[in-house]
Amino acid sequence: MLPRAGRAALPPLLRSLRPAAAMSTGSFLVSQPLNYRGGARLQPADASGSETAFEPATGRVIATFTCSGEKEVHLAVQDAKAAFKIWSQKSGLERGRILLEAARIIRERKEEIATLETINNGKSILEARLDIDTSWQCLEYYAGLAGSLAGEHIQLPGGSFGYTRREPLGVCVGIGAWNYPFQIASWKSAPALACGNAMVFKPSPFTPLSALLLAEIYTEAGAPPGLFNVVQGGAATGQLLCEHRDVAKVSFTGSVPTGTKIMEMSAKGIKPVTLELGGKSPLIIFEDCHLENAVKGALMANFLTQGEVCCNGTRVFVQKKILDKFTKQVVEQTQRIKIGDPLLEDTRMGPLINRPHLERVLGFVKVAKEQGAKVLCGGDPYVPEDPKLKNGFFMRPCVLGDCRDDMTCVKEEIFGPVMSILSFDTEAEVLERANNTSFGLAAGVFTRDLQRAHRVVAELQAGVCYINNYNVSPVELPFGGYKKSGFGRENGRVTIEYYSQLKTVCVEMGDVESAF
Ligand SMILES: NC(=O)C1=CN([C@@H]2O[C@H](COP(=O)(O)OP(=O)(O)OC[C@H]3O[C@@H](n4cnc5c(N)ncnc54)[C@H](O)[C@@H]3O)[C@@H](O)[C@H]2O)C=CC1
Ligand SMILES: C[N+](C)(C)CCCC(=O)O
Repeated sequence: MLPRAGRAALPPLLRSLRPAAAMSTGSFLVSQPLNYRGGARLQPADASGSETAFEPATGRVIATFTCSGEKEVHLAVQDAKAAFKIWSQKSGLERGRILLEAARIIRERKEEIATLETINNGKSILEARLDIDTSWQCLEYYAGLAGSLAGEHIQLPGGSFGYTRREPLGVCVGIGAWNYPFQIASWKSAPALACGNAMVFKPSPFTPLSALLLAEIYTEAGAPPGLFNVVQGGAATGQLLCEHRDVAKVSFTGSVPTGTKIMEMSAKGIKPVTLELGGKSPLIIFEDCHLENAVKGALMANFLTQGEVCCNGTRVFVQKKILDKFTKQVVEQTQRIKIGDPLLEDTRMGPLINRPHLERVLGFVKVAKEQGAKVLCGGDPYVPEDPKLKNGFFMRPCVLGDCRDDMTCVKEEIFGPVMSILSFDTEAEVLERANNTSFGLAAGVFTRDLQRAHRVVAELQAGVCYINNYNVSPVELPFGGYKKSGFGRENGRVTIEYYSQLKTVCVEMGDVESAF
């Protein structure tokens, strides 16, 4: 199962575990410290409570860990500050070389990282591998940009001139959600480090593990100790990080209510902030679409990572003429999704993140039924045959028909495998309904009409729009929201601007003309 044989080949986090037992469903346990500071794993210097992490497929506790208190947060920020001094003096090319080496190590260890991600998050191993791919691709992309970060030279009268320098911000904080743990840590750290910053990253307490592998990989690749640190904990630890006076910027992925708090804290310190928040994105299927692709697109838009994806297109608007045909095919394909042990190669859907979240998602289906939606398939708990999975947090993916715009399932983010199908008549009507939400993360359109496709996306109030596909994420393209889905971007060239600041230098070549 492991691509490289023997204990020595394992990354340090897993080295003290027996490989075969370590990497299979139902046996993985972590007892090592989960903080990473100054280039090493360690126990936090102080505590603000403790947390437990689960293996969602079995419901077992796989790690119990201490949440970092004020002292530990301060130490991590100080270590990052020390590393920043060294790192920010390096040329972009030198930084890029280390990021490229880290990308290479991630590729080499892809199977181990993906396996750990699957055990802790529950997503299928097939999907976890794709997440690890977009992670090393992100490091490679910013490694490539690092060498060409530059300012401008501007000629002024009398031989005087000015120039601009693109400078790093300092110590940046990354705070992550639990749905794409390794990918979020990579998407935040790669542009931050490429620009010359250091980072303190706090994963979600539900998925504390894989960010440590990234930390160890950066160190192995040659990053100075303290350049990328991991502190564990929940809201209290996150708050200490955001409020720390030596933190220059916060990049957050998570819910709208927490995003609001992060912005308030950042406002107090006048710190720039990137917010990647939730969504309730529309997917519009016109009658002239390539039906087979539209059906595949709807599944991609709803069921990746058990539907726990911020940019999912959960409001599926289908033009009346093809509603029945489309719905029938979507339901057939949804019923075929293989649910089970996420580490098995043929599994396509694993368990949800934890029991309370599963109950919450099932609650949305119940309310949808009460409000008149028709459950066309799924929406109930699922118990796999394998006895070791009997306490896992599984449910069958759900398609809801007869939905109306005023239903809770159409208005609120469910963050689970629940697709709501709505019908529409005209382009103008569907555009108005699609935009009638306070979210604005993503949107999609399926049509063969080239002009309509571009006309519609130009009107859609969303930061990321897909034409004839959904939920692909090339790292070359910026990702981020409109409206309450947040602001700032991840990936793409533009993200450099969110992790750097511009210094203007004005140079006088003549005498000072004084007004006095
Ligand atoms: N736009 C995007 O890229 C993404 C958005 N999300 C959104 O995230 C939500 C699900 O993720 P959750 O982890 O449940 O979100 P959450 O908002 O509860 O937590 C996110 C992170 O913030 C931390 N946190 C919580 N309270 C805090 C506080 N007061 N100060 C500082 N940090 C705090 C948590 O410990 C966690 O690390 C969904 O709404 C989803 O749409 C999730 C993934 C991607
Ligand atoms: C990779 N992708 C596009 C499916 C999701 C990325 C955003 C998230 O973290 O939810």
